[in-house]
Amino acid sequence: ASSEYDVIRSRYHLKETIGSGGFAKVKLATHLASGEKVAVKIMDKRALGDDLPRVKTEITAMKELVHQHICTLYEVVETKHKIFMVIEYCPGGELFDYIVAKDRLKESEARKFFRQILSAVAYIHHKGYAHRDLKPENLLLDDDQNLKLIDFGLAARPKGGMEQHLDTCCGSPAYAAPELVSGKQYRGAEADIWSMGVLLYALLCGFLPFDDDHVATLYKKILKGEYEEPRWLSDGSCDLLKQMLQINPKKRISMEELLIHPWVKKGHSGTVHWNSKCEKNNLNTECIAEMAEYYGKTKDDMMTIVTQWHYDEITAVYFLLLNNFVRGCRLKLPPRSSLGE
Ligand SMILES: O=C(Nc1ccc2c(c1)CCNCC2)c1ccc(-c2cn[nH]c2)cc1OCc1ccccc1
Repeated sequence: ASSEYDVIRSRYHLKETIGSGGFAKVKLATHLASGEKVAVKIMDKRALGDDLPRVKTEITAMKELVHQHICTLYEVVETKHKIFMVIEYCPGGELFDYIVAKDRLKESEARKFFRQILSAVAYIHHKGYAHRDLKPENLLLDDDQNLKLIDFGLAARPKGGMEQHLDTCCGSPAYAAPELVSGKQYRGAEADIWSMGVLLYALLCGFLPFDDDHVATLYKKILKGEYEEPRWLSDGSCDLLKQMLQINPKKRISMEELLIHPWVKKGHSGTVHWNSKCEKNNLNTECIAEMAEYYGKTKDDMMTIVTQWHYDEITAVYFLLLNNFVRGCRLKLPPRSSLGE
């Protein structure tokens, strides 16, 4: 299988495996051209079986969803048996582990994270996607303690738009909305709002609002919608949770109302900015200039090449430069001769 790794090894120095989930393993790696750290998610198509469509869904979604609080897909390398996804490096690990380590978060820290989650989810809803598996395990921390949403394997982009109902029951039970667990038709955006309510509860309390070892009992608790309000929760937090954890999706708070909710705005200058700072349709000219010099092209030619978005080496270099630009640090590419073409 070593030949399967030839292309990825020609561009990245693969290091230790840091996580292996169901059908994928995640290795740390360094991008040879820039020295930047990345994560490489490696999947074997034979082992994937009928999970292969889920990977295709994730890749399609991640190509379209480019946002400061969504884990950036840099490059995809597909060989006979393997799929390699080169993804943004998130050394802070999962938000889940962060909450467990701190027991529970102070309201101000929970708000900081919740605003970032809202930003990412408002953006994907705007792009016509529902995530459908929102939970702390699917939110990673980068090296600036900012959240990055991952795992779009269950993301749905209903053909008829976000008003259309979805059928497949999926996601993690404890975060699933009542209409979803009762097998009814549901709207992706409304189900995502419920999951964010469960997420906010977990941030503020350090445990889940609905939990049980037996799934059937868990479902009953979700359908009843009753949960404990620990004494440390402020009135503002309780009110917001009540509006998000409404059993009836029609009565549940909407994304628009969430973005301007007093609890969400408290202590922050403005409402939540959910527009992408790194949309593919307005290229960062400084990154293009840097790449034009590196590849010996004119800026116009470089612009044309990048906007083909082949998710090959060129796309990776552009996004790696952009990620540093957004974080305010310059990424100088070494003269090409040092790489030896
Ligand atoms: O960069 C990622 N993870 C990651 C990188 C470095 C370190 C850690 C974690 C924590 C463990 N100590 C070493 C430091 C990383 C990036 C993207 C994705 C990813 C994006 N879509 N799908 C997967 C997954 C990633 O990881 C999974 C993980 C591994 C160990 C624990 C926690 C999380």
